[in-house]
This record gives sequence, structure tokens and C-alpha cells, in this order.
Amino acid sequence: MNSRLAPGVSMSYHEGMAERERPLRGMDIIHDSRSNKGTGFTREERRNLGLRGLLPYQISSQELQAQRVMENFRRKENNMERYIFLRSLEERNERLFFRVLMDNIRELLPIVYTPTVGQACQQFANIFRHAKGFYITPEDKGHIRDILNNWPVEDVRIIVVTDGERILGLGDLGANGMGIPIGKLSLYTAAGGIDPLRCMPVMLDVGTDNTELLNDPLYMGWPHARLRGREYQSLVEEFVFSVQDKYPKALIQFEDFATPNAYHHLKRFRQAVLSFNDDIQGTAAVAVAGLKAALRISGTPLRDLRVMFLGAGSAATGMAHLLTRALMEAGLSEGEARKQVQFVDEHGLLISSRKDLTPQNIEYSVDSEARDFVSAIREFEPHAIIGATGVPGTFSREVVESMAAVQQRPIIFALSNPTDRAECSAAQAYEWSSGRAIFASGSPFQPLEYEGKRFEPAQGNNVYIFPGVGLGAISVAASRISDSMFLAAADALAARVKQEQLERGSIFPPLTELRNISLDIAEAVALKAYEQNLARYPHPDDLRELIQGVMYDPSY
Ligand SMILES: O=C([O-])CC(=O)C(=O)O
Ligand SMILES: [Mg+2]
Repeated sequence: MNSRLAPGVSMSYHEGMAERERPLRGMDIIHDSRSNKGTGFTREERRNLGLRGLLPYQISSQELQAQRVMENFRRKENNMERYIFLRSLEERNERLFFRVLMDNIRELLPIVYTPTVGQACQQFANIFRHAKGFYITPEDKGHIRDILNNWPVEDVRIIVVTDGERILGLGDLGANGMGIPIGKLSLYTAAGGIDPLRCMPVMLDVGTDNTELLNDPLYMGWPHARLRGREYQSLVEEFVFSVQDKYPKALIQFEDFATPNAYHHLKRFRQAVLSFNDDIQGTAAVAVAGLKAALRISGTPLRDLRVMFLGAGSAATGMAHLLTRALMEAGLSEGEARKQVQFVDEHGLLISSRKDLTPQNIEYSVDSEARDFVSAIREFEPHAIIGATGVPGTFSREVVESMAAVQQRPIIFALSNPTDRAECSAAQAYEWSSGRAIFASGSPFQPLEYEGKRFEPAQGNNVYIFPGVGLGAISVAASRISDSMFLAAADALAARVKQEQLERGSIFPPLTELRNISLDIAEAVALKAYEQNLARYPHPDDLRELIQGVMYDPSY
């Protein structure tokens, strides 16, 4: 295996990680978010680092600082203010930011991530304070490798890149979409234990077709219509190969690209480059995990599972593909598996006679008299419906009632983000199914009561998957990411759901367990990498210990 290592490529994750840090002193330390501890500097540090006089007398423990942060956080008027507050904490004191995020993940996830991050992208230009991440525009054509040298870190391992064309279910937000890679990478650190120094958010700013943004004097992106076609593709290629040259072991996560480009990039790079598409593959693994857990409630064998998707974009087709693989693992042929998966989009059921189907969808088209969603449900009697439309209200009362009529425990996943784009709300799913639905949404819904019973809606979001997949991949320097790795990740996730949770109808483990979930997933992914001969590091004595050992700890 070692023979596959390029000369100069280190043999383990640890080697080469000791980035030479500049010895800072005095105010420079306080102004360096990675070094700053604020009032957490000890008396001795204050003496040795030239900090005397620059801080108030009292020394606070990190716990006390975290408490102060959370009190301030809770006093803020609204979630946007909380978002701004947290991002500026990160700019001042990175370790304290991650301490607070990790210790309060349930409360803070809806702020640094969906739904508030969606709003933050919409208002990105208005709330902008401090540049973070790396921006590439068509004017950088031919110079991307060069300008990558401006990034101050020598050993980047995780890159999340978007071109901003399909930000959550909010559409084309151009360069304002930078909020998404930033948010995803915060979770790579908080949930996946990736050192923030190894993370790089990238905006491939190729313009926007959002005229409101183009007309907004505050808009900060490249102010042109979107680059398309060959020129666009060649910029993406130049970016990917420049990254590979500078950071040969970095994982590239493609995020929130419009469907045709998302598929194009996936096909182009999945074999050759350590990369994946989070919306297609990460979401798919979450959905498969959720379905497997849900089947434990309903008692349906996996091989019998029938699923109907609403929406035929990247997330839905990605889920169908991985689900087909899971059904094949359960013993079905590919043809049999595909027959258990159907799609409905805005023009109705995907039937073979339709002329508007994409290559990803044609494989799942059927011959049927049914046309609309409800009659398709009545005919197919799916165990689960999964929405990935970005269109709220599409799981109507009639839809949910039809599911409740054909299944005792209808599985209803309303996965579109942010919360106000969900196909139906948690309350609607429970109410319209008389409390029988097994529900999950992409963005959070509050716990609720229905007819005296408490429900805790599960959040079926790819945050359960990508941090662990990334951690596993970079811990062994995987050469690429395979479908089997995502199936292994889904199994590791589903395995963490306890029986007592299932009894409460909850099909994902608590978000408070994210770090351990990511560790389990990382181990499963790394094992697959060795099994499939895709690891570039030699097998360690204890894989789990190795992975655990590289996980970032924000304590001072
Ligand atoms: O960011 C999220 O919450 C999930 C996701 O990838 C998307 O909706 O595009
Ligand atoms: Mg996404």
C-alpha cells in the first residue's frame, strides 16, 4: 500500500500536522483567534507572553467563559443576532467558540446551521463583518494554483465548496452562499473533531442569476450572470486539480450546487479525486439510516420496503440510488430493487412515456395509470414517502391521510431545508396520521404533544453523516469515497438508535451524541477504505484509537 504514496507524503495523519505556528506576543496573541484565550490566560502566560496590563485581573476558566457566552447568547433578541454573536466569538476566540458549540449542540445547531444559516446567507452582504474562507471568481482563471498559496495553511484536509446556485431550498444566492461552507465546516470540527486549521470553506463565485442580488449595491460577489457551459466546467476543473496539487490529501465536499452540475461534478471526480457530494450522497446515507431505524418500529423487512420520493432533484435521486444498493445488499437484484422505488415530481409520477426525464430518473420510471401523487400512493402503497422538493405544503393533508390509509406506521420524511421549506410540519404529520407517522425532517421542529402524547421529531439531516465520513476518510488518507462507505456510514448511524428511542418514535440518535456518532462512522468508513484498498496510510494497530487521537479538543 505504501508504494501508492507519493514521495514526501507522510505516513500518518499526525505527521506533517505540526503546522509551524508563529510565536506571537502581546496584543498579537489577543488578536489571533486561534491563540486567544481572553481572560483565560493564566498568570504565568500573562507574564511570559507580554500580556500583563492587557487583560482584566481575574482569570476565568473556560467553563466560566462558556457560561458567560451562553448568558449573552440567550439574551439576544433573535436568531440572526445569535448567529452574528457566535460568528464574532469565533473571530475572537476559536477554542471558546467550539467549546460552546460542542457543549450546547442542540441549542446552537439551529443557529450555526439550518434554519438560521439560510437566513444568514440571504442577509450575508448586510451582516458581513470579516472575510472568512476562500473566494474564486472567473477572473482567477489560470491563477487558481497561484492564489491558493495565499491561504496561510500548509496542510488543509477538508474543503467544502459551493457555487451558491442552490443554497438549501432557497435557490441561487450567489456569493452569499459562503455561509453554507462555513457552517458545514463548523460542524466538521464540532461533530467530526477536525481541527479548524485543516478546514477551508470555498466559494466558487461564478456570478448569480438572482437579479435582486445583482441590483443590490451591497452585494459582494462577482456581479455578473452565472458562468455556464465549458467555461464554468473548466474553472471547476482548474479548482479541483489546483487543490489536489497543493493539498493532495484533502477531501473536497461539493455542497449546494444545482442538480445538473452536482451530478456532472460527481461523475467527473468521484473516481479520480477524494470527493463527494453532500446533498446527493450525505443526505442519502441519512435517509437510508432513518429508513432502517424506522423499519425496526414497523417490523417490515428491508427487502420488502417500498419508497416513494417527491421531487427528483439531486437529494432524491441520490437517496434512491443508495437505497437501491441497500435493497440489493438485502438480497434483491438491481431490477427488483428499482421496482420498489418510485418518483413523483411537479409534473406527476415518473412514467416511462414522459419525455422530460433525466438519466438519473429514467431508471426508476414506471408504467402506471396513476398520475398525481395521491393516486400514485394509493396504487403503490409505499411504506415511506420522502420529500426533497424545497416546496412547503407538498405533503398535504390528503397525502398524509392516504399514507395513513395504506400503512399502519407511515414513514414520512419531509427533508427540505430550512424549516419553512419542509414538505409538511411535524405537527401536520402527526395530526393527519392520528399520531401514527414515523416522522423526520431535514431542519428542526420543536417537540410537541398530540392527544396527550409527547413526540420528539427526528432531524434527518446530513450533519449526522458528513463529519464522520470526512474524519474517517482523512484519518486513513483515503484515495476516494465509495458508495460502500456511505452504506457503512448509514449502518453505523442506524446502529446507534436505541430501542427506547424507537418506542418514542424517534429514528435518529440524539444530536448530543454527534461526536461519538461521527467516531463510529469514521471507524466504519476507514475500515471500508482498508477493505477496498482505498487507504493510503498503513493500517494502524488500533484504528479507533488512531481516529480518536486526531480529534480536535478545544480545551485550553
Ligand atoms: O445544509 C443542510 O441542512 C442540509 C443540506 O445539505 C441541504 O439542505 O442542502
Ligand atoms: Mg446542502
